[in-house]
Amino acid sequence: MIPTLEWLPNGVNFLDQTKLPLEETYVLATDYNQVATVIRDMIVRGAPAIGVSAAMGVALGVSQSTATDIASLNAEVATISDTLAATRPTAVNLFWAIQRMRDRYNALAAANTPIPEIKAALIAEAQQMYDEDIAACKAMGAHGAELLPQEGTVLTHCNAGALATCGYGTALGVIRAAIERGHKIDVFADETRPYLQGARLTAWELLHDNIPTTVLCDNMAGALMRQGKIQAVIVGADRIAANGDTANKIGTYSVAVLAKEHGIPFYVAAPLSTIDPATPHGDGIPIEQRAATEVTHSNGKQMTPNGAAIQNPAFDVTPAKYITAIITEHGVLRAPYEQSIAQMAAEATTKRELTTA
Ligand SMILES: CSC[C@@H](O)[C@@H](O)C(=O)COP(=O)(O)O
Repeated sequence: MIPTLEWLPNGVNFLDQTKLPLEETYVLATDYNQVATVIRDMIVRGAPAIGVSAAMGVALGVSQSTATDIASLNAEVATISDTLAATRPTAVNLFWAIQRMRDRYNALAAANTPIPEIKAALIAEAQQMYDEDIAACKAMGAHGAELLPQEGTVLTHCNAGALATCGYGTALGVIRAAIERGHKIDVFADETRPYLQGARLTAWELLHDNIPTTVLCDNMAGALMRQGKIQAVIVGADRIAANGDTANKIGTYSVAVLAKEHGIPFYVAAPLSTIDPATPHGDGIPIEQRAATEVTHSNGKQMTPNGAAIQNPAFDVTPAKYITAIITEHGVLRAPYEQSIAQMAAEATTKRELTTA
């Protein structure tokens, strides 16, 4: 399995996704501030992986605390949480994971649990979230596999794979599951400018599993759809509003509109921790703006003339009307999404799977 991130006795170890596909190197974060940097700098990225990384950051920070009384530890937990929450604004899994860790901490503190036991319990909670993430990806695969064609080409945008999760992937997990069930699928991976998640990461991890993969420039999908060369589209998500509007990597919206125009199903695969019932519709989703240099430079080389104005929104919102179905670990959601999401949210709240932040 591709080791995206791992809890170690001396910190959290991350596969450095900025170096892929040419180098497989690791970055060991030995304190929670370093975990925050790893998330902000996209050494680890992808909504579910960001969430579990933040949970491990909370566990790491608390485990290293020298506080001897609960009031001091409370203050440290708040600082650790705020630091990790300030890294990336769009993926709601980040806030969901931090809140889950805080809820666990608060329950332990309220029960007068000794500090060493609190530390051990938070490490165990983060490790459990890691295991649950892989299980959720496998369940999404099981629910979504039969939606994909028996034979054909599936387009994906960005990287919603093992590298974006603790393993197996959301959108790529569904593709993996379909192939494991005998579907003959090859993948078109949009390159996904400017960070090139598709060209660098999706292609790398699919080829690692011997899944036939073709990298497309971001402007090729329409022409290939028109030629009948794409049978389905599947992507991940960073935040799904209560009405089904879905934030995902910039460029997803264009692909969804093209898919609808060509009568091609457009699927979103995401765990319940990506659903944000507190945000009624997509206009309320915060969109991260990243540095202009990600657009102006490629591999250290300047690509644009000095003085050119630059836009670099990292995500866009695909209105629910373009989404054929949302595949979760608990089943497949269909329109009207207000109802199907609310129903699944009600079932999940009792199980603490949904964001309450
Ligand atoms: C299973 S990952 C789903 C999304 O997080 C993914 O599609 C995406 O947009 C990732 O963006 P990134 O900026 O690389 O973190």
